[in-house]
Amino acid sequence: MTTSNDEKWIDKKISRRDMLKLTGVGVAGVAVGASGFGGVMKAMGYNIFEPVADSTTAKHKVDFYGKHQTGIITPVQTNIYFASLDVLVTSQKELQQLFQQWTPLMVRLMNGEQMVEMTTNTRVPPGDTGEAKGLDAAHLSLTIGAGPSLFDKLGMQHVKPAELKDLPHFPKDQLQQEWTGGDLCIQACADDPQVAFHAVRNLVRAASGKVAIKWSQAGFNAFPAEGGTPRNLFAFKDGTVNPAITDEQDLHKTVWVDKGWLKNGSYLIARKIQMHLETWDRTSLKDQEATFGRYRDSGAPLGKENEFDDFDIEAKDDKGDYIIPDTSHVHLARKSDARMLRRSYSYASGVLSNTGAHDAGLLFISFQKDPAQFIAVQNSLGRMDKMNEYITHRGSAVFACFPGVQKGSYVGEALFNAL
Ligand SMILES: C=CC1=C(C)c2cc3[nH]c(cc4nc(cc5[nH]c(cc1n2)c(C)c5CCC(=O)O)C(CCC(=O)O)=C4C)c(C)c3C=C
Ligand SMILES: [Fe+2]
Repeated sequence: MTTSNDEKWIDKKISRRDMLKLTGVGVAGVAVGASGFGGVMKAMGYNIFEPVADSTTAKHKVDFYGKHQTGIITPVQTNIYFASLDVLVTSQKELQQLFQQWTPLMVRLMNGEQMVEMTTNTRVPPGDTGEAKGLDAAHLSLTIGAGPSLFDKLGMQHVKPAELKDLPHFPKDQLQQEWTGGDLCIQACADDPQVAFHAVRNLVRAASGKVAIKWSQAGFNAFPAEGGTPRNLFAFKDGTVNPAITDEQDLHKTVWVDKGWLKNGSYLIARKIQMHLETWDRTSLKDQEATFGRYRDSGAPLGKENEFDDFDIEAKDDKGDYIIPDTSHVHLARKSDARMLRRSYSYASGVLSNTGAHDAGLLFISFQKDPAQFIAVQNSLGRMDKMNEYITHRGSAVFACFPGVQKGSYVGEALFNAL
């Protein structure tokens, strides 16, 4: 916390010119990371919300502005840093100011720029934590979502979408509070783990005193050299059956909300799922393939040749047995008839001290126009999914991800217009 004495010290030690340089106001009008500087800026009469343009020259850049937020139909990057946040602000106005403060910072981060202009003043903390200096934009995408608890905390129940509710308890769930829920989320995905981490770290730092991290998870995906679907830690291709990110009609049916202030947004569901690698590694290849209903090597459905071959879950062999076993993951997932866009990442977070097992698994992330789609699939997997022998659901959260941002607007504006 910055005390009023600190602020006097800052006023004395930093000239107006230094402050402009430090905060980047002269260039981009952004707020700063160090606690208290935003307040000092406001006291000096600077508007902290001024639009920043998408860079036209940055390397490996995803554009910030658009109809939808980035990180949903953005081609999947190699890394994620996902943070679930508690809000510490107590009024809707402060929340709105937080989003206004974050918006130009998000554009700068996605441009591969520093949060603020570099300063030569060594008496103050640098405005950017610095670990992304010299790295390019690395296809950074940033997705902000609001959890059900946000609306209750800030008296916004009247604009809380009816679909935005904590997920029901599912059989076999072993959720831990430390990995569950959150008022807000920041999903940062990039082709460089440090770029993703840097983005979350600096957005949270800029919001010091306004948000606190409740839980976070880093994750990774590795793409084959010749391109194609990445494999999960059970070595199966994961993400084969998904809506095409170019099929607007299907995305409108499956992913994008089409009503109210959340129109063109989507619901994000995050599940932290531990995968019991030691048990899996003792399982025969035949049983592994029966677990998914697909071949490990090619990713093809059982009985078919190629990964993207279509299949009929009702098809039976000569003996009258299902070709895709009725306890297999894909049989049950497809049986539900509900669809979603899956955008998951593997994680490996060391070793569990009580068992010595890998603390590894899948940060399952899906986007859908209604959380009911996820619920239908999870209910269909239920107690029957053969994969249950090898996994445990440890964390869960649901967030309404805002529509995209137009230049001159800010993340979440539609929500505040609805209040
Ligand atoms: C409730 C939704 C789902 C959860 C939770 C889930 C967990 C989970 N899945 C895998 C690995 C694979 N899943 C695959 C397919 C698949 N999974 C879901 C849903 C959930 N998965 C769906 C809707 C589908 C597509 C079904 C279809 O129509 O074919 C596959 C097969 C390849 C693919 O299509 O991606 C794999 C492999 C793991 C490891 C996991 C939890 C740890
Ligand atoms: Fe799955």
